[in-house]
Amino acid sequence: MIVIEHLNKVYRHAGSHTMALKDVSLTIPTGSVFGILGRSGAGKSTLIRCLNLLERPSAGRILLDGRDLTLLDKRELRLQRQRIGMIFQHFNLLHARNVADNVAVPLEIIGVPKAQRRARVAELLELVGLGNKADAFPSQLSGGQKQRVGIARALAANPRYLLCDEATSALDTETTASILALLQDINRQLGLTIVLITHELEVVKAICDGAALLDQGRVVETGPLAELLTRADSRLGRALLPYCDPGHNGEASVAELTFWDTTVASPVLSELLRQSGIGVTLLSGGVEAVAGKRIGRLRLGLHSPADGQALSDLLRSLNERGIAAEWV
Ligand SMILES: Nc1ncnc2c1ncn2[C@@H]1O[C@H](COP(=O)(O)OP(=O)(O)OP(=O)(O)O)[C@@H](O)[C@H]1O
Repeated sequence: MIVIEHLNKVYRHAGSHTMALKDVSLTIPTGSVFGILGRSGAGKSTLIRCLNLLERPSAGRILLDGRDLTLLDKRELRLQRQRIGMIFQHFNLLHARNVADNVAVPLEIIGVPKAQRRARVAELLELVGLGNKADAFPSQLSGGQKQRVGIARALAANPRYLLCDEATSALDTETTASILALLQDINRQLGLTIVLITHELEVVKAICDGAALLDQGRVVETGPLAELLTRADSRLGRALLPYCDPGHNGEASVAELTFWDTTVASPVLSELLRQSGIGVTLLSGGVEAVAGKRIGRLRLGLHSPADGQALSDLLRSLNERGIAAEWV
């Protein structure tokens, strides 16, 4: 688990200063794929670089499985850094070295003997789908293939954490999808915790199970996606799901329903509506894939033949049975 506590980062230069991170606190659960979203200049790169102390925070703590990285001496920090792999937007490959030799770099640094290195590199190239490219040079590869080399290199020393700095921002949509699928596979197969920073909502939507939104160096909100999506006041939740047309249509009582599993929600909804005798007008809605699940949001006009109490009871029953429902 990564726990970030009250992190500040101030860049000082030529008599002025920039507060890049302001009192950032976050928890990133072990085994999760966690997205950090924000606009350009929000502090995303600074934050991810602080996570392996490529950038030293000005204040605050970074606990990696309970150990505060900011307190470690050089040797201990080097050991902890082996537990953290990193991939970059522009891949950062060595152009004079072929693919296999690029992947071998971290193994050389930690002194793995040549024969073992070769076997590990072959295994990693298979894992990322580049088994036949060991002798190619970076200039002979597509962007997606270069990022696969970056991923293989990041995994070489068997890290438990993988930091991804805008890893798909230089790639087209199709290649982005294949790299995200690879990251998801790695998360599931190897149990790696993945932290990715991105300005693309689609990336979070595709693979993250938790996220944080950064704005001007501050965390605006953070949490599991399941929670953010069902919170009416969540900016991320609003952005991740299709916008529901407010189209009131003159309805007196309009409710918004959000649910994670359409196959479970449909029978619950129809049963409760039938029992209550409440009439429904479907105003707007949609079903979208988020983190591999199908999540739906509906706006309904509700008409009770009796009194308002029946409507309130219906909303309470929906919430009790896992459909987040509220008046809008
Ligand atoms: N080395 C540096 N020296 C001085 N200021 C910096 C430095 N790096 C970043 N900053 C400033 O810190 C703030 C946050 O920058 P950062 O690169 O972390 O944001 P970002 O969200 O990653 O943006 P982008 O998506 O454009 O990369 C910005 O105002 C930036 O100008």
